[in-house]
Amino acid sequence: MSRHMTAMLRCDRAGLSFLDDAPMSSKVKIAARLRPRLAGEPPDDGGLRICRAEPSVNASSCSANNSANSSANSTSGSFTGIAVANPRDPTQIFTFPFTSCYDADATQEEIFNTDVRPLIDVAWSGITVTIFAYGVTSSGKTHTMQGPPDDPGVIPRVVEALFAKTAKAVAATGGAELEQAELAVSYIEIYKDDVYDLLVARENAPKLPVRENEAGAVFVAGLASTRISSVQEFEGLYSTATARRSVGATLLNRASSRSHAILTLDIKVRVVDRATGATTRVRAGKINLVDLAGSENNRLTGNDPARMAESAAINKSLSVLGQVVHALNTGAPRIPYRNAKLTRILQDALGGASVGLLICNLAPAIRFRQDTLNTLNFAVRTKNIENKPVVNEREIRPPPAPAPPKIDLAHPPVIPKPAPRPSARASLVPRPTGAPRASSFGVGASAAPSRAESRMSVVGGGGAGTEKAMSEAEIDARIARAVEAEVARRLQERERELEAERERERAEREREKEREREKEREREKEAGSSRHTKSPKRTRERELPPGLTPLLKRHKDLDDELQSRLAELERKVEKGNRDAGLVDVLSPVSRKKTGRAYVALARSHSEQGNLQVALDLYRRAETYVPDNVKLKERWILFVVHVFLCRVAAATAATPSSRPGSRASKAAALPSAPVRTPAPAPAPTPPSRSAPAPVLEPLSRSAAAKVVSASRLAAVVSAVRSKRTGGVSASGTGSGSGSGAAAKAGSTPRRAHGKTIIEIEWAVQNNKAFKPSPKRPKKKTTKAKTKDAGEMDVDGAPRVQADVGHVLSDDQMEVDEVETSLTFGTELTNTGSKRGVADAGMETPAKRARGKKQRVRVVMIESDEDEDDPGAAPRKNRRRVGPAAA
Ligand SMILES: Nc1ncnc2c1ncn2[C@@H]1O[C@H](COP(=O)(O)OP(=O)(O)OP(=O)(O)O)[C@@H](O)[C@H]1O
Repeated sequence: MSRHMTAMLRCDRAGLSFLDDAPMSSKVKIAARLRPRLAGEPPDDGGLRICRAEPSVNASSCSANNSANSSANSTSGSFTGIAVANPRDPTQIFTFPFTSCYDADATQEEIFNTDVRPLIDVAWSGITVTIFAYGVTSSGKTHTMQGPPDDPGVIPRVVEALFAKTAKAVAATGGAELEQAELAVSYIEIYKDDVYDLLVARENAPKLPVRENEAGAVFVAGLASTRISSVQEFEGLYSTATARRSVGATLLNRASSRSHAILTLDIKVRVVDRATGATTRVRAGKINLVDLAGSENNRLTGNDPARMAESAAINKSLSVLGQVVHALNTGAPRIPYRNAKLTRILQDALGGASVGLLICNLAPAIRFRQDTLNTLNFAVRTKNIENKPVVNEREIRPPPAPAPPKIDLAHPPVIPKPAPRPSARASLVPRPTGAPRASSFGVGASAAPSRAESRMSVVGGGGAGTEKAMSEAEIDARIARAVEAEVARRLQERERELEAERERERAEREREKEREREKEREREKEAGSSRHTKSPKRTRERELPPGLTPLLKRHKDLDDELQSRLAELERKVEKGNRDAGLVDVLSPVSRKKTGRAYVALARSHSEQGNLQVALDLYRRAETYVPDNVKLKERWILFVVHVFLCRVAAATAATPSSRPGSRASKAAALPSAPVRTPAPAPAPTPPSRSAPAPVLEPLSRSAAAKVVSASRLAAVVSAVRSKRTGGVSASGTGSGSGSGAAAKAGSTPRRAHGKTIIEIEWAVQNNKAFKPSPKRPKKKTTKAKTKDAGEMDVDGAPRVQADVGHVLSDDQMEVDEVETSLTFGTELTNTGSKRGVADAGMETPAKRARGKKQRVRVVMIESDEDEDDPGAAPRKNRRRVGPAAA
């Protein structure tokens, strides 16, 4: 017996006589309901009436002028229908034959018992049922579906009947099987073609998307389905949800629905074997109860713009509904379900797998006459739609018997062997051939095959054709083999993973043990050594926090030192950022002036021995004139100088160093011709821009880095010499004379590069520093001598008294020239250029003749301008230039 036939027989068992002949075909049933005249409406003109005729009576008595509709009379021989007079020609009567027609006196109960109640049995048997209320606005759709509290409509009655049926099924005695039902409800509203969940508060209810699952079933994604266990529980939910529905007042209806509402009742029936208590089958039926918004004639409704927009959406969706019905009737290749959410959601009820009932609500007033005719025409078309209902029933197989293990593993688990499928294995009753796709807008697509089933068919191998060629037993055996192989593979994989995991754990345990042993050894060593020594160092180590070995302690010290340096650097960077911000808002001229001011201040501090402050000030100056290469060099050299000074201080503070160690090399520095800081000046007044300078001695490790610092100086020197054509690098003289400290303090700027390289060599080789021979002294200008005696270009003080080595005039000249050419030109505003012009040296002849003089003049002017805040006014200095020349 085919599955289709089985399903059909089950339906028949439920007494579903409306189902057509095989295979499972059902047309949408139409019921027409005429509402009574409302207060305020004009008197009845008799143009709309229910027409009933005995089989012997010709239906033409009701529809003399409408042969087309008359011909569609009931096949039973009797006639029941609606007769409507043409509003333009009252003598013309149209008749619409429907099996169920209710006049204004019909009660809610009558309609429910006649047309709705039988459908409850259909849904109970696992079929989807859809009941629509359709009609013009104010025709009584909501009254029919919902009804007032004292005269409930279809929805409350259906729920009540379902609960009654559930209780009856449970209480039923006798028979081999028992039915247990679960009910769940979901409720949506389609407002302006957007779907909302009415069981969720509107402020929390997002627009819900309408989707289609892989089996082609349409559903509303994210829709809540709430289980209900009593009528009271449902009523509570329903009244709350109904209050959320969009309702507005129009001239035609004080409480006009502005949306389509669909309430879905999911009915899950478990068929239980009384003898064993096991569930043998599960059926999933559902009832969709649809209260459509009414079509509106906006000339009558008096809608405002907001209502008009709603009305347009309502009319559009109803129009699509009409198109869908028309397409189904004409057998169109494409049914426009997707043109509106309404039709998409109701797809199952319109030419789908659902059983349908359309209740046409009719308003008697003559102003609705044309709309009434439209409604009836729609109903006539709809009743020709043929659905192919599907019974959603799943058989529950008994648990499989345990099969002997077949996998040869160390601890093979028991692999369940799939039980052979019964000959009529209908885990889900499939659709008949050519049946339309099911849709579902409640809890999902129950008619669709599950993913698990799809997977199983893949595992079983072969397509539909292969399956046909194989017997059921072969298919089962094949599936069993495939499943076994898959299980074995997975078990082996798992075994390998477990082994790897165990291996990792073993290794980790070993490492842990080794660490423990190491700690133990260390503790023993410490304990042993502490017994034998009482040196202060050991005592200190013993005082260290527990777990901090001497090595770690040394690291910690270094860490602390690095931390403090980093903090200082960050502070400086931050300060630099603030300066950079200021730089942005200054004009180029102001920037240069500010840079000059900082250089002057730096030199002043340098003279006083406030090297740290001077260093900071040079940094700041560099912020304002970042492109000034000369200043950069000067700054770097100054850094080196400060560094060397600190090294000297550090080594002086720690005289006892291991011979040959880096520290001892650093300790040798004071004897090298490195400039020492000026004799510790008396407490210096704190600078406005920086704290009072403190020349902190470096730690030994830092002091040992002096070689690196010297390398840096050498690089600077090399760069400088390259830029200036090798004058400096091949410097004609460097510091000379006796007294390394004195030399360090007085070494002229141009000698830095070479001197530092020499110092580095001396330090690295642990040799005494022997400065290069001094170049013969040349004549120097008064101004130069004065300047040279006062200030070094890098801002270091020239301590002539301690020097023992005085820079020759020639050396100074060369260096000053370099300085002024670069520094003066860039850092000063336009002074240097003006100075040249003012000196009357702009002609080629003069330029050739007096290049050196001119340069010197410029140098004097710019150098003073830059570095000497107390320099003479520019006017006077210009006069000095030519005179010197
Ligand atoms: N059979 C009936 N008996 C008594 N009153 C009715 C009946 N049908 C409708 N009414 C009344 O008619 C009015 C309009 O009915 P209802 O709101 O149900 O119309 P509707 O078709 O839902 O309108 P809309 O599409 O604008 O929402 C209501 O006041 C309702 O109580």
